[in-house]
Amino acid sequence: MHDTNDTPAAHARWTEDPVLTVEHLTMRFGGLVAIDDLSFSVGRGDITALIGPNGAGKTTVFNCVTGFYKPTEGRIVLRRGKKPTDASIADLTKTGQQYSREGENGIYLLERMNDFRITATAGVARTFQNIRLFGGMTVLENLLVAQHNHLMRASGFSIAGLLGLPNWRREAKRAKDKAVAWLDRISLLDRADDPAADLSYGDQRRLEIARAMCTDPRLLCLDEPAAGLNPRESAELNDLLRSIRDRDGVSVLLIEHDMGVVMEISDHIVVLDYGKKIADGDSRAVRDDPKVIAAYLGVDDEEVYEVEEDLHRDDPQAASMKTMSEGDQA
Ligand SMILES: Nc1ncnc2c1ncn2[C@@H]1O[C@H](COP(=O)(O)OP(=O)(O)OP(=O)(O)O)[C@@H](O)[C@H]1O
Repeated sequence: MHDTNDTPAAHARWTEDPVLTVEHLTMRFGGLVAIDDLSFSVGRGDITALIGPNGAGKTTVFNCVTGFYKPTEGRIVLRRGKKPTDASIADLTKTGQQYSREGENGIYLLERMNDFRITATAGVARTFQNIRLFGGMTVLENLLVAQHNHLMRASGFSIAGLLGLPNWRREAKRAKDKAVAWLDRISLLDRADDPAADLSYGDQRRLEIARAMCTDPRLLCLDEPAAGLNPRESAELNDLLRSIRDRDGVSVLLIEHDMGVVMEISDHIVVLDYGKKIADGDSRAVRDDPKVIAAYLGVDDEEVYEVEEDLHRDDPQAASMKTMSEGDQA
């Protein structure tokens, strides 16, 4: 599980034990190069944030990782277990196959797989910028639907499931137990039978994450999970993401504009600008990187100010230097 030792060496999981490796990813839309030869890794058991100004290419990267887009060029490798070596990945690439599995270890070449297989076989779950729950279904049903594939497998894709054979009944109970356990974790057990659309915005966000977790992912990809949340809801989200990392051992890759959330929970931050990587490291390294500040200076003044405030929120020395320099200018 997660190592809380806050030293630079403890933050090297993305090089020592990556769960996801994006290599030389390029995505073109006609003449527009949205992603330009991008490489980065996501450490197993880390919370990794993908940040950058509007239009930097973050969602496009997500869409390539989760199979919504086929990249123009590049390789996207999900490694299950520590065993897959660079040589075994090179061998699989040559075969033209999508993945190879050996016990608990596996290599998945995501750029070759469709979105359904990326979720069901490779174990990559995702949420979207806009909430996509089934609003008319109950809160509980939303978590049961997420486990539909698993239940179908247990039914043998046949009438046997409908006849209530023991295997299917056991799996159905397991699915319900898992859904109830997640509702308990996100404090929505008492809302289990309410339509999902009746939940507050923050509760819907957490339900969406619980729904993704019900698919038993290795990697959870979250597109702006803190967007639109109030401070209390943001704090609840932070707790939930930390527990997914620490208790479930699931790696998290998130896109986020809220620098408070990013700096507080991320083990690793990758910064994009115009489809290229401009910084990659832990929160301290990234927030002190002049290239990152400059990239954010490309947006309007209001946003620059907010970013600077967030970047230095837990660094009184930097904050006082900033206040001093503002005083000098005045
Ligand atoms: N399907 C598409 N067709 C054409 N251009 C696209 C498509 N998807 C993204 N783009 C372009 O690619 C670039 C990167 O967009 P993307 O949405 O990935 O950025 P982003 O960093 O997620 O931005 P934001 O923070 O505003 O969500 C933009 O110039 C965008 O207009």
